[in-house]
Amino acid sequence: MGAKALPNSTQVPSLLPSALSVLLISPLSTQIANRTPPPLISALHHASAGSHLQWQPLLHLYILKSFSQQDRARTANTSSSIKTLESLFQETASQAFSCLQCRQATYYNHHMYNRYRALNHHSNMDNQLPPEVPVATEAVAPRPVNFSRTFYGIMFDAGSTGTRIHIYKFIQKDPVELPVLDNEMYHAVKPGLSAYADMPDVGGESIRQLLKVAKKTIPKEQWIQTPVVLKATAGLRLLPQEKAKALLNEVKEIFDDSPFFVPNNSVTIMNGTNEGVLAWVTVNFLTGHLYAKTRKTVGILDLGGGSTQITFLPRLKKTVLTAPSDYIAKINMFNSTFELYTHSYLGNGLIAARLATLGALGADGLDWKVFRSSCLPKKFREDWSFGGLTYKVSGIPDGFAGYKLCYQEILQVVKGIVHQPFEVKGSSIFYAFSYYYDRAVESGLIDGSRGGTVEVRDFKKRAKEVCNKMTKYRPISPFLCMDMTYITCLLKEGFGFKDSTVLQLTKKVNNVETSWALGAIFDHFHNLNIH
Ligand SMILES: O=c1[nH]cnc2c1ncn2[C@@H]1O[C@H](COP(=O)(O)OP(=O)(O)O)[C@@H](O)[C@H]1O
Repeated sequence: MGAKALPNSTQVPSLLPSALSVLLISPLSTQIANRTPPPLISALHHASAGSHLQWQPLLHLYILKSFSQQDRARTANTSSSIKTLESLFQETASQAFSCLQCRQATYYNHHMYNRYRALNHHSNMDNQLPPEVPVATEAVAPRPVNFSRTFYGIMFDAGSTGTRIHIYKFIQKDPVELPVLDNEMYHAVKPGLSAYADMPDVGGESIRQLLKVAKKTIPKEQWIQTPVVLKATAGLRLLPQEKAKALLNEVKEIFDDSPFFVPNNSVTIMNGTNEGVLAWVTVNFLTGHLYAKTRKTVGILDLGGGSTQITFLPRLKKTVLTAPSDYIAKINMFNSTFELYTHSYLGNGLIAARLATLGALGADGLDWKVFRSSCLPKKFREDWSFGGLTYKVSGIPDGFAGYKLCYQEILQVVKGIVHQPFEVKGSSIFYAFSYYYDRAVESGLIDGSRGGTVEVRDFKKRAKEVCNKMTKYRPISPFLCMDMTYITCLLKEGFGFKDSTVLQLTKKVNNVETSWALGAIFDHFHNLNIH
């Protein structure tokens, strides 16, 4: 747990000089637009053809730019050189694009903003470039001095193996600039809510505990306007509906009793598509790929306890055409739509896969049955709990253990279940986190404090080593062979990755957790319209 300022690179820069920013939101820009000669508009329109950018906001930026000292002369004769216009346009377009990115990628508190806007008619901070408002005056209202405000958002991740709180702090230094993500406070408790399926009031205690962290982190005067949201994933998806509902009701009551702002639908089970898409938003935001005008992004692989997600932006149409229709999701950002390949496999999280490998998923007779696997050390026998149930598990005492046998067992859990996207055999970079990261650390593949880059074949090599020397790795975890073999099998036989596919194993980027939670708070402040 800890909050630390992000390095500058994470903060979204203001790309417009401040004087220009005032103009940008002022009526003046509209008035200038109204006076702009039609040839200039058509030249800009022409130059923006084929671009995914809207030409009108670019026009505003262009106009503002062209009225600066440097460009005034060139604008005087608008019809003289389309070339000049085009190069100016390109320059402006790249600024505008980055600007759109910051505007979309940073978020602000609507209440405060609306209050501020009601008091200051000249200001428009909607996530769009200047409004088309007919105005008759050139007067620019003075901007308030010493404007700086801080606001927060609380996102609970109710996972199958634990509940986590993410407290995001945003700072807005200027009413005409967008807030930046300043830092995140993260804290986790175990087990997850689903372990309290039969005693929701006890489960609620973990939420109360985490809310105390929020109270300590967020200044008292901010509590009333800080939204608190909880999204549950596989653990609650796998529970009978009425048990899941009782847990959610308990959480909602606790939220209502808290001093924080409880929006509509603040306590829900998130669907798998949103889980994948929002994790993709988080990682691409934190790694700066959402500002790049190239639309180059990275894919994500998230391995939870109950479910696993894969999400990426396909480069080839064939990937979209050959995917089941519900594996394609659209998200609106930056005035354009991203069409993503995404799927969440419920029951294929690392811990649920252990149960499936052991043949214990949905089994009865848990009091007396012993579930055996050649992925476990021969002499291992233990009671093991997941999702509120306890299982007797063991190795095969008088049989064999090791990688080959284990791989065969695990193949049954993966084969024919996981879809292989057409493009995954290509060379895209994937960021892998949660249990991919944890197991890579435990098995010594990467350093726990820095993360690292591995190839799929590294997981395979290490899985073989762990499984063939189970006694050596037993103190770390008796399940390490099973988990490493599952990861190898999922990547290769499941998704169809090549041995040489590069995985960037990452827990945090600039001290912010790689999790869907940041994408979800963005979605809360500004509906990303995932469909
Ligand atoms: O925000 C996070 N930071 C660090 N690790 C996380 C975060 N969210 C989930 N994890 C990791 O994800 C794994 C389990 O995910 P979870 O319990 O949410 O499964 P689920 O998504 O299948 O419900 C664990 O390794 C847990 O530590």
